[in-house]
Amino acid sequence: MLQLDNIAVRFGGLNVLTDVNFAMETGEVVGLVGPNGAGKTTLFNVISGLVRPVSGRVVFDGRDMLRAPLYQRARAGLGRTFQIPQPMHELTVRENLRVAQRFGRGRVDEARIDEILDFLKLRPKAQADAASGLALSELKALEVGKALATEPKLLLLDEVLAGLETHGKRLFMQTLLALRERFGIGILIIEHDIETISNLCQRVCVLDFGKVIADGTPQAVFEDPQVIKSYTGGAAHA
Ligand SMILES: Nc1ncnc2c1ncn2[C@@H]1O[C@H](COP(=O)(O)OP(=O)(O)OP(=O)(O)O)[C@@H](O)[C@H]1O
Repeated sequence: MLQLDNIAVRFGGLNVLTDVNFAMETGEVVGLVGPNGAGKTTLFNVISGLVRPVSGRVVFDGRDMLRAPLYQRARAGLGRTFQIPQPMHELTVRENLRVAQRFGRGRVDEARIDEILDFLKLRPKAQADAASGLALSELKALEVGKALATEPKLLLLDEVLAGLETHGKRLFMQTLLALRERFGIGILIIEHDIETISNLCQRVCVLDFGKVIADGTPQAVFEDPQVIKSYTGGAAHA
């Protein structure tokens, strides 16, 4: 469904991503992990179209996406959230979903919006103002809802669980697990917490200094000496 070939990104003199090869099948749930600054968000930006790599290919559903603008990628089925929730603050929760839907689908479907509001337990807050009426967990849910409103085939989730306390994190994780069943979509999720990734994902890809250093089952990856070294601060620039 998604294929990245030899992706390279440079910011100034800094090689942020080097020769990244990665592929995902329909419906897979994959974790993207790595130390701070490893290039995880940059990779999301390459997939969603915010960053143009200096070389490499982005293929989604058999289509070369490298030159496609953001809205075309959204309409092809690439949805994403941002690390810091980015609702339109002056709009209500429902209006935020309508705007996202228009961007991603080109039309508004109130029945789908109701379905998303119910699924994310946001229906009681549908008329609430996104700026002042929402708790952090609800802002995170709205961030996921906006991505769902674009009807993605693949959802890129950037640290949606960060900042939530243990109970909130557990509840949100159940929601994410139910996402694939309910909407039949694949998920690529950036998350620092190893336990969360192990519970959520069938597969984990590890980035370190802009390179993929491991890709496999959570158990195999988190036992890999190179991954342990990278997580404990050792150099892994092979
Ligand atoms: N727009 C930019 N201009 C210059 N450098 C950037 C830019 N965006 C990111 N970087 C640098 O690229 C590197 C990778 O950043 P990125 O945000 O992709 O890492 P990350 O793995 O998502 O980190 P974190 O876990 O802290 O969110 C870092 O060194 C960062 O400082």
